[in-house]
Amino acid sequence: MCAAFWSPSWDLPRFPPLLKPQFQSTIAHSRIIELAHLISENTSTIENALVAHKLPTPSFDPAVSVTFPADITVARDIVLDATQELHDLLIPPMNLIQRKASYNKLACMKAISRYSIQNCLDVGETKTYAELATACGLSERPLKHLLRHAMTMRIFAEPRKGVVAHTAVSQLMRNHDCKAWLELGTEDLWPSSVKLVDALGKWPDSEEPNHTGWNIAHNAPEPLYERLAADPKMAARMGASMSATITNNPAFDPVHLQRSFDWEALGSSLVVDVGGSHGTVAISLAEKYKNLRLISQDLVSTIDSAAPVPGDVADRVQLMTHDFFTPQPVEAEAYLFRQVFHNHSDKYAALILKALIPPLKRGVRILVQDACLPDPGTIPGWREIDIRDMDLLVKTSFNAWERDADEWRELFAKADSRFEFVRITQPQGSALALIEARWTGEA
Ligand SMILES: C[S@@+](CC[C@H](N)C(=O)[O-])C[C@H]1O[C@@H](n2cnc3c(N)ncnc32)[C@H](O)[C@@H]1O
Repeated sequence: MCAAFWSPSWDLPRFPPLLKPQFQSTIAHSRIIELAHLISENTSTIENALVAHKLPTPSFDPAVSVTFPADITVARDIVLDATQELHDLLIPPMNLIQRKASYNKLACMKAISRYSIQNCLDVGETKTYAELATACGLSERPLKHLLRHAMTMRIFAEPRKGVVAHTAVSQLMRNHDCKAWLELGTEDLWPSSVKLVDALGKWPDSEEPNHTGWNIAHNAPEPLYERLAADPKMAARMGASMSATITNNPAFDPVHLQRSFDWEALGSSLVVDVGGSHGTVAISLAEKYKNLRLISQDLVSTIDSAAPVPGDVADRVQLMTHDFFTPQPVEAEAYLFRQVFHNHSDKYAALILKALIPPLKRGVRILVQDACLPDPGTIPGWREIDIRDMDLLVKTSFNAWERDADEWRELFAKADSRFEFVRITQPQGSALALIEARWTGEA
């Protein structure tokens, strides 16, 4: 990784001790005491900040909702890593393997999704297993076994024996977009993940998008994106899933995109969000930057399943159908690609960049918000898990990999030497980096 242009703003010095425990000490108990101190000290920091911000203490009660303030990001990172490490140190290794490899967790999630169990119970309501079974159409006994397993993940609770209630987690699964994410995960992506290794064996060095676990699992000859283009229901599910992550996972909050670039300086410029799905990001930019004009482009099936642009920004945000493998029809001052390239192997990502060239004027910005793979153990561990997960997800679904800083630079160079690589930045708390390039071709 090239440090000169890669500038994550993590508080790096505090993390290596948490991430390399086995090399830290020869005294068996000292690491666990060290972790306990870190947890205690930083949990106090979190508690004090919550009190200062007049926020409730975190709870699984569906009535309680906490948005953690940004000033405790580092303390939370430390507590989350230290608690995980302490847990993993104290559990027998075989037990650890079995828990990390628990396919049963996903079976429970799939049952909840398939039978919409979360929607058969109102928030604040309780139902017996028999009542819930009648409401969701699953027999009482399997329902009870599946839900009691789910409860070990804090999905639903049993406040009194035989009686089921929502937790904050199961309540979130009722949200339209989160429900779509759960369906996509359990019906489309989990079976694909099971076939990832088979796909790697069958097509070891392929860059073709139809050589994936998804193709094997779903017995599909075409790339997943072709299926999405032809299947409005699936496209709607994918679009809603993207929105679920943006809206509910702070590491993907559009605010990080706002912090990564000087959008104000663009004034009333036109920005095209290429592959912008339902326009969630374009809308959030328009809401924040009152002069900015945006076009969010995506496939017909995705645009057709999008909700109308909210009235307050409708005059500055347009949803447009455009296939990004075909020449870009809109001349703009900046082009945004958010989580687009990570779905494409280098061969096809370079084609997307080439198709952008026709309307480009000298100096136009190309802004890519995507993961930039860190070296192992250089960012908080609980955040690294998300990036490594996404890395395998894009391989399973699209035959692509996430890229590190050098690979991003190489991608632009491969597409056209007139793309000048500018920099990579990553705000603290963000799962995604902003990779910036500039067009240096003719004006
Ligand atoms: C991972 S999603 C990212 C969506 C959005 N940029 C975001 O960050 O939420 C990738 C998007 O690319 C779109 N897409 C895939 N193939 C496309 C194509 N050939 N032309 C235009 N959009 C496409 C998908 O429909 C999807 O909305």
